[in-house]
Amino acid sequence: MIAIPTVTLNDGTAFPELGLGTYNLRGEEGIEAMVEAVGSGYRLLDTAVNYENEHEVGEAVRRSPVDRDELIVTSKIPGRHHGFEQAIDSIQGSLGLLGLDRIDLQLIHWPNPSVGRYVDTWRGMVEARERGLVRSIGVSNFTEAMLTELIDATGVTPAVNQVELHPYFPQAALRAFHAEHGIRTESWSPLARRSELLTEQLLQELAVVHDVTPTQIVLRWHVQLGSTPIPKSSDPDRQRENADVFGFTLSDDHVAAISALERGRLWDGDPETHEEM
Ligand SMILES: NC(=O)C1=CN([C@@H]2O[C@H](COP(=O)(O)OP(=O)(O)OC[C@H]3O[C@@H](n4cnc5c(N)ncnc54)[C@H](OP(=O)(O)O)[C@@H]3O)[C@@H](O)[C@H]2O)C=CC1
Ligand SMILES: O=C(O)C(=O)[C@@H](O)[C@H](O)C(=O)CO
Repeated sequence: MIAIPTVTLNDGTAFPELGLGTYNLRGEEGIEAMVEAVGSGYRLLDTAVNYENEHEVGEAVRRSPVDRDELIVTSKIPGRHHGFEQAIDSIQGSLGLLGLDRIDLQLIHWPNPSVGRYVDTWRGMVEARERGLVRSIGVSNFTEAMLTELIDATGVTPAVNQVELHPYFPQAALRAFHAEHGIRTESWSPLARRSELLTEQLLQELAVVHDVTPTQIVLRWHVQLGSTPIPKSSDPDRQRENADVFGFTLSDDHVAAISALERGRLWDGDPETHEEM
């Protein structure tokens, strides 16, 4: 089993340096894939109301070979559930679908700025944490200005901001802001969804140098940036490959060279304009 190290979030809880994305892992096959991942050493499972697989994630937790308290289950509040009471109701709904009595990390999925309710949603999440429904609270797809607004309005700093992050979009400025405020960065689509990224010559060459795969080079880069990647894989061998990135180290120059592959966002997901309900 691979031992995935943890870091400490700003609320004192331990958080894995790598986790499993579960978007599109559904049904019995999805459950089996998640149970395999936990068996290989994954402790962080990332879901959302909008993935329509919270039941499967909860079932994987129940079937997995480790104690419930070793696992970090993340869910996310969708845009249509923004608002103080709506956020609490959304969390109750997720708990029901998961069949769990606590969500370990609850995020706001997208800020949806034109709706104008992410601060109220955040207040609802603070209340849900006080009621013991969730343990840690954070956000996803928030900009520096939106994070500042939340902190100034409530005095509560998100523990995590989960954002698009991969070598084509390294998010240097946002990561620096996170570091300054004690917010853990989490990388979604960390492999750039298996786009041509994995065939980049630099990654191929570094893979030879370290006797690993280009995918492992990319995931090690995330780890060394101080961001938790959540690669999704339905395949147990690829899950193990993805988690096995704690036995080698990239030089600072190589980390910088990978970051220099930057192109920008790949999927038009600018949180100022992209909204999801
Ligand atoms: N907060 C947000 O707004 C968002 C959050 N997310 C989260 O991030 C997670 C990960 O992002 P996702 O978009 O899934 O993209 P990823 O970058 O994780 O790429 C997933 C793709 O890569 C393939 N893959 C995985 N491992 C390997 C490997 N070792 N070699 C070759 N191919 C591989 C997978 O195929 P296979 O399964 O066949 O291995 C799948 O096609 C999501 O599942 C979700 O939990 C994603 C988007 C937005
Ligand atoms: O996977 C997620 O969490 C999302 O937010 C997706 O909707 C993602 O933005 C996407 O797949 C867009 O095409």
